[in-house]
Amino acid sequence: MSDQAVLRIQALRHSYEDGAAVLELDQLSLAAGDQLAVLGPSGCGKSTLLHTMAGLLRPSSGNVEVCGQALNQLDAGARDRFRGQHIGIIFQRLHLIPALNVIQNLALAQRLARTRIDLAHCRTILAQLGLEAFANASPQVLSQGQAQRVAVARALVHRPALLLADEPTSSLDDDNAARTIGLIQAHARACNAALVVVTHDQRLRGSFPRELHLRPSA
Ligand SMILES: Nc1ncnc2c1ncn2[C@@H]1O[C@H](COP(=O)(O)OP(=O)(O)OP(=O)(O)O)[C@@H](O)[C@H]1O
Repeated sequence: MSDQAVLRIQALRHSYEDGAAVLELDQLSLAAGDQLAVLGPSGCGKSTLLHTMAGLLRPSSGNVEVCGQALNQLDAGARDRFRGQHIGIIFQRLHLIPALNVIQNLALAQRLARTRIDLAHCRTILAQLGLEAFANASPQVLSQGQAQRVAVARALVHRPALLLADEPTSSLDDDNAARTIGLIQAHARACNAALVVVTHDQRLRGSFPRELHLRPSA
């Protein structure tokens, strides 16, 4: 493959309906295994950026490519399928499905990625995250930290090229924040995924090899 970039952004700009630009980013490129923290105060456009990287939001202008595919060239259905296959997302609200047990939540991510349902791989990831005893448990009986680890497992179970995490530590105490971020970084590394964490959590400063500091647009 000639294109090594997992994520490439060029001349990105977004404004919501009222017109003022909330996000401007000239250029960003991440290769497999790169790890980036996007930092900045509330309202500076971090979630907007994450949503454009995930293809959940179509930017006003500019180009976002994941694994060489320009997201704006895909219609909504194709974008959803592409996201399911190539991108893993750890949302701030975890969005685990309460009607499914833990391993079924992971298997669903494989199904959405259109990969083979591989329960052995699901169990391996759960074991790596210290969750093997909870495979058949409902997400509703998990502690916040356990549920967060399940969300990490679910985001990784289809071996995404790009892993995105939205404020993964904001509701955690210092110990759990450090543990969670270490876990996300280690597992992204093990999968050779490119990792982007967006956060206003100043405790994460200096924890990533690359940092992007967003400032609120004027
Ligand atoms: N759907 C929307 N419609 C209009 N304006 C929006 C919308 N979503 C976000 N904004 C505005 O865009 C700006 C950037 O919002 P965004 O959520 O990306 O910031 P953020 O850095 O993630 O903030 P926080 O750290 O508080 O989550 C803010 O001024 C916000 O009010």
